[in-house]
Amino acid sequence: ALVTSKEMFKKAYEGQYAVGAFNVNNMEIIQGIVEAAKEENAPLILQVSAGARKYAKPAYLKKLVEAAIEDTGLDVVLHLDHGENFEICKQCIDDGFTSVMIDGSKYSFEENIALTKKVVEYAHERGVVVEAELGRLAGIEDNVNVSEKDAIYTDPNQAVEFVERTGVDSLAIAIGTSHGAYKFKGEPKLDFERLEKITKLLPNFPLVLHGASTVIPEFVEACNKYGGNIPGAKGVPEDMLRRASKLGICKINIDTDLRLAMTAAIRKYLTENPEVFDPRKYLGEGRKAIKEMVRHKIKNVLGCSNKK
Ligand SMILES: O=C(COP(=O)(O)O)N(O)CCCCO
Ligand code: NA
Ligand SMILES: [Zn+2]
Repeated sequence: ALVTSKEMFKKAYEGQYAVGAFNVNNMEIIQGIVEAAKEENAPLILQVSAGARKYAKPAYLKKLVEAAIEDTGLDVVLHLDHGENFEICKQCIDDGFTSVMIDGSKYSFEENIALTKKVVEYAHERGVVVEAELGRLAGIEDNVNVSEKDAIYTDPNQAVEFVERTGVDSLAIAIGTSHGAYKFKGEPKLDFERLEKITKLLPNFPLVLHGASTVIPEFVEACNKYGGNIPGAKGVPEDMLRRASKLGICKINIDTDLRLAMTAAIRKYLTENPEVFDPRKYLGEGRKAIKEMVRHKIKNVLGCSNKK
């Protein structure tokens, strides 16, 4: 069924694991993800960005997710990722989403609070939960582009005030991650002290980690080997994600690792099978790669196998 993340996050917090939030844009990506979650008996969040809604059109994505639930019997959260304003959050809530993110992180503290409160009011009246963001990620991906110098980590005391004044259900925090495949110039590093401080001030409050792809080296190498060009791509090491999910992080966002898995598999297949031109062949390879990658994440990184 379509569910909110309320129960999922409560269990994830107590069980010291995280739920995967995977970005979806087409049928094969959805199928690969839900097949993995089904086999792992795992809780699941499928998230749709504004870019995904433009690419696939809202109706297709909604019906594909409904089909996935019908086919697998899974409990799935349908979440709007990086909602930029009240309107798109309202649209998705009216369209049956069970969770929305209102990303006011580019505004002032007070403006972010005012905007988030407005979305929380509308969402809670309809049984929908809300994620907000405080602090700014660095990094470039789609239309989420904040240059390094403005990257401002989340202030723990502000986080308490923000949660109290908005009534938001979960909070995306900035502790060193960024969107996309080029997350770190030097050694990967997350501000775990800051994360611990936030959990001490906000016990049992679900936190969200954006920009959390590992940028799996095996896929980067395969992409580059079969005609790609993504040198120096680097992400969050798996042990840091495991450590974060043992703390207050209950939701870990993954988009780039899906993109890399699918792209590597399709590049490899097309290079090795030049005579093939049936899209089911290479899209099917992409789907398989996504399924295997998501299973690995669920089992070895998120720790949410058999936690459905
Ligand atoms: O936090 C993330 C994904 O992060 P990553 O790029 O590490 O997979 N997202 O919110 C998904 C994509 C953002 C803009 O489209
Ligand atoms: Na957790
Ligand atoms: Zn994000």
